[in-house]
Amino acid sequence: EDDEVKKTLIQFMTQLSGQQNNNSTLVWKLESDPCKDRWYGVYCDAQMSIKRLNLYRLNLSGTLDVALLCNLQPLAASLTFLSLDDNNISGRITSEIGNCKQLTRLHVRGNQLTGNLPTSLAMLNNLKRLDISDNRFSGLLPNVARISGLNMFLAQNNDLSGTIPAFDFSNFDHFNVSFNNFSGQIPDVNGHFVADSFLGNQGLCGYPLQKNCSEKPLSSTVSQTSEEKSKGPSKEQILMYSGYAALGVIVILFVILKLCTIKKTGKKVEAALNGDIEKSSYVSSESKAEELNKSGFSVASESGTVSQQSLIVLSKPVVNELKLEELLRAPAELIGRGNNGSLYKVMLTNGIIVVVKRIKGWSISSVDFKQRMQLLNQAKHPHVLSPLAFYCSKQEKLLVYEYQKNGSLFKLLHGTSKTFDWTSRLGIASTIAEALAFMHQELGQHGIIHGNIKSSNILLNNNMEPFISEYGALGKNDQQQSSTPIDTFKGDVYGFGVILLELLTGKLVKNNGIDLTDWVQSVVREEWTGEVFDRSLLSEYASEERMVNMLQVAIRCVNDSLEARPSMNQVALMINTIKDEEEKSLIYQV
Ligand SMILES: Nc1ncnc2c1ncn2[C@@H]1O[C@H](COP(=O)(O)OP(=O)(O)OP(=O)(O)O)[C@@H](O)[C@H]1O
Repeated sequence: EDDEVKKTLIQFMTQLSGQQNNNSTLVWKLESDPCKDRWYGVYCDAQMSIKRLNLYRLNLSGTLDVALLCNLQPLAASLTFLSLDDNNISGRITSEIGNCKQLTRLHVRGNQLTGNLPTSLAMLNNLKRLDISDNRFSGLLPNVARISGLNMFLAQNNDLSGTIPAFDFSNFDHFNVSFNNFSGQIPDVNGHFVADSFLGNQGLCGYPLQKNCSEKPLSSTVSQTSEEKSKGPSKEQILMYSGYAALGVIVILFVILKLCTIKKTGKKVEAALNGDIEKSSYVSSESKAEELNKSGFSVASESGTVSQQSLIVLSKPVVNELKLEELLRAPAELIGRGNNGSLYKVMLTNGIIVVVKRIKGWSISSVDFKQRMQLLNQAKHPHVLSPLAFYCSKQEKLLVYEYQKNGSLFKLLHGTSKTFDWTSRLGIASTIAEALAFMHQELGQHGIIHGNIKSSNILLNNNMEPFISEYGALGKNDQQQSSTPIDTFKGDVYGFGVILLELLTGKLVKNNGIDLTDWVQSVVREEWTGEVFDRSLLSEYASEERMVNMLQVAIRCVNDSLEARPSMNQVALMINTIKDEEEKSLIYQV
């Protein structure tokens, strides 16, 4: 790429990033080439022309300058895809967007963009998918209905007004203008869309909304309602209010019952808000430990008093000189109570937040535990979260990890977050497969496996990069119980296969008693493979061929026969092949 293109891209990115952003993922440098050196988010074709800019979810908080991109001929003539979804970008889409004539997809969802949309937007004749939802756009909608190939238009949650242009809805697979200020009659949807696509627009009427366009204006309805009100509550209102009252009583009874149960089991939880950190103290009923004043959790030594053993710090730069006493005194919040023990989020005095895993019921000797920690610390992989420090006495084992504020893959897949696209899912699968294969290789001879690999143990950092957490922290004797070491490694392969199934289906591992692996295997047996995939993947441009390939890998991983399961190394190779094919297709197909 010529220097001008590079300079423009860097300038575009600098403005998008804003002042505070120093995103380390984006190594866009003048000395390198965006295509040959694969700048993050930049995709090129075989002729080395820039085709796609995918800057989705990168914490960008600056301003958008469309003119920079679309006024530079080489870029304007080649760019077909621009995605800035889910950042915090402000500014406007200015009229220069009309010069980016090759754009087939424009995605700016989930930003702070404002102002009117330029009429030149409707001149983008190649546009197929337009997503401007979850911004603060206002004013009239340009007549994008004139773009004949448009098949997705998402504009929900803005402040747009005026009437809805006469779209030919039969072309559309996605359409949503809900929660704006649109008014007037909805054009004929031809049975393609339901009310959800139009809700939350006060002045909008006609099918599929249940509001007839000949209905009286809102003001007269209001006065009618107030007349009705003066007559006293209706039968329906009385029924509704008594329903609420009954519900209230049930909730109060439930809370009282819950409080009694907590008291009975001897667990006292005092929580007080201090700033935005919840201070809680947890007193273990199992251990006879002395309660430490204000401590987040108590630790017992063999003699029943606070242990003299010290915390062993493994990662100096993050928790340098951290003492057990400081850890115990710090405000703590219980964030999980799993099969392996409890997990606390702890705010240290220097402001660093860590999590502390308190492992229960692990009969490993202190010597073995220490040796295991040292081995884990040596086998460092950039995508495996290794403990920052640990503590070990006969009764207690604590592991300290860095807190990852973006939560887990489980939360991303099954929480309320917005769409999670195929490229990101494939990227996460390949990173985790490689990291797990690396750990198996490094720790194979010592028999240290993960032992509990699942989507809640895959954490995401600020840049949404995945990390395996709690490697080697299995607090049970499962590892010793297995007949051969190979069994246990194949156990991790199974766990990884289930993660692949979650990524492909978007479904929970256990849903209403249905086991995900059983369900997938039965659907595939019936040759309904297409039914398995997450609908949101099918509706984007994701390649079904590569999804099927990944499904085949997943099915091999969850095979009942241990011998039939591949090793993690083989799994990583297979997934990387799929990822390479995906990248090639992005280059050649766009
Ligand atoms: N370092 C961390 N930073 C942020 N969140 C974390 C961290 N470690 C774990 N979590 C999250 O905290 C929650 C509770 O974790 P915990 O390990 O107790 O649960 P679990 O994995 O379901 O249980 P277990 O591992 O005992 O089977 C999970 O949602 C997990 O994703």
